[in-house]
Amino acid sequence: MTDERRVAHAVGPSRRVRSRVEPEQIPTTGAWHPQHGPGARSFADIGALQLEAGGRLPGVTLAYETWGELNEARDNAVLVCHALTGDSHVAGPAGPGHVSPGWWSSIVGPGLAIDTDRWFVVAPNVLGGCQGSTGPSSPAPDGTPWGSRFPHVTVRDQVAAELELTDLLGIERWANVVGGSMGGHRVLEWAILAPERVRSIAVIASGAQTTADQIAWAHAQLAAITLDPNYRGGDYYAAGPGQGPHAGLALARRIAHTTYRSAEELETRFGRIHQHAEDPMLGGRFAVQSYLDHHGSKLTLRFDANSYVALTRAMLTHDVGRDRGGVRAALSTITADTLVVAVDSDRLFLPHESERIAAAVPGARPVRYVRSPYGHDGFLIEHEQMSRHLGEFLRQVARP
Ligand SMILES: CC(=O)SCCNC(=O)CCNC(=O)[C@H](O)C(C)(C)COP(=O)(O)OP(=O)(O)OC[C@H]1O[C@@H](n2cnc3c(N)ncnc32)[C@H](O)[C@@H]1OP(=O)(O)O
Ligand SMILES: N[C@@H](CCO)C(=O)O
Repeated sequence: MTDERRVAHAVGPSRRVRSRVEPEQIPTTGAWHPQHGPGARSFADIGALQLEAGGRLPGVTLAYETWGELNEARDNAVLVCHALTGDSHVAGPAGPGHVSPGWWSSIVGPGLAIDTDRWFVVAPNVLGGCQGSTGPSSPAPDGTPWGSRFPHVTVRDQVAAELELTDLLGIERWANVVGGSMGGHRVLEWAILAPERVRSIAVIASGAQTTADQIAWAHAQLAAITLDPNYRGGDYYAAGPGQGPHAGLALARRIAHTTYRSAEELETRFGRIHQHAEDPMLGGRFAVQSYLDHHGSKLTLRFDANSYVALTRAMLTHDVGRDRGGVRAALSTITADTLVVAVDSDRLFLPHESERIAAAVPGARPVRYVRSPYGHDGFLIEHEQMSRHLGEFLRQVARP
């Protein structure tokens, strides 16, 4: 175990997996329980986490979903790491507990690129999130939400929590760890923190170290939320339903969403058209403004502002080179078979960041490109290209 791993290791006494879907099958020990069914959301209690930036987070829970079956050799497990506002619902349709289909439902499933007839797929909701895993809206030991008391968690802490989940599931080594954007941050940290637990990685539209440009965009988003008077320093839960910093969160999403798409796409799609009968000369909106307003308000229905802040801060401090002699030195320790994918029109995670990763990871394949007008969100939209890249890679990884 490396020093970093030891520092960020769970220290709590009680670790177990449980399922809200099949309560009669709740296991009483930390043993992997195979009866969770396709896509059922389960919960792992991993105890306390000692945090990289200091402090301790007690009673950590990770929500997760699984698809497929873990084989007898336990060598067919794939970990999918979601992006900033994603969650564990990667595959399958909308349904009870899920307002939308899985965010990669045309990539993960039976017969698809990440074939759940072949692979046992696990997707946790990230530490700091708001879809079942411990985050700022979870109860602190005094029974009230953490709110402003939620400590700074880093990408390494998030991976440390997922390592505990991995142990609980009885998975010695992931056949593949895959993720885009913020998910890609975790993929890289997985390969560096626990090389012995990862056979291959796919890092998609991501970076090894958050850039000044990304920090700048995130800064405006954080300000939008924290300057909303309803933010109340992060302690808005007691104000009651609907009283949180929704305006600030929606503004943050408008800013973020603009960076997730390309200028070319916005121009082609919206140009200068007005939103229906609205006339900008009379105070109305252009269609692109309405589009961003829509994405802003939609997020407020499904996401907690404090989680947005906590996860954004985790992204800001993402730097695989921290305390490891720099980015290149850190990447050079990766032993996993590595695929890096970039979206050619991504203006947030620039393709040269992907090239930098591939150049520094020993034996990494040449960067694969998604050719798309959509920008960063291309990794969520261009299913065919993503399927081709991931499918080919996984077929090679599967070869003995
Ligand atoms: C791994 C993860 O990141 S998981 C999280 C991914 N999911 C999200 O981020 C949810 C937010 N959604 C998105 O970011 C994107 O919709 C994606 C990436 C999922 C898909 O992109 P696209 O298919 O290109 O969808 P697009 O960006 O065009 O958005 C479509 C929505 O905009 C709405 N819209 C389009 N034009 C306008 C307009 N002029 N005014 C208002 N709304 C508009 C559509 O009605 C549609 O609404 P709906 O989603 O409520 O049905
Ligand atoms: N739409 C994605 C983009 C960030 O990678 C999200 O909200 O997580």
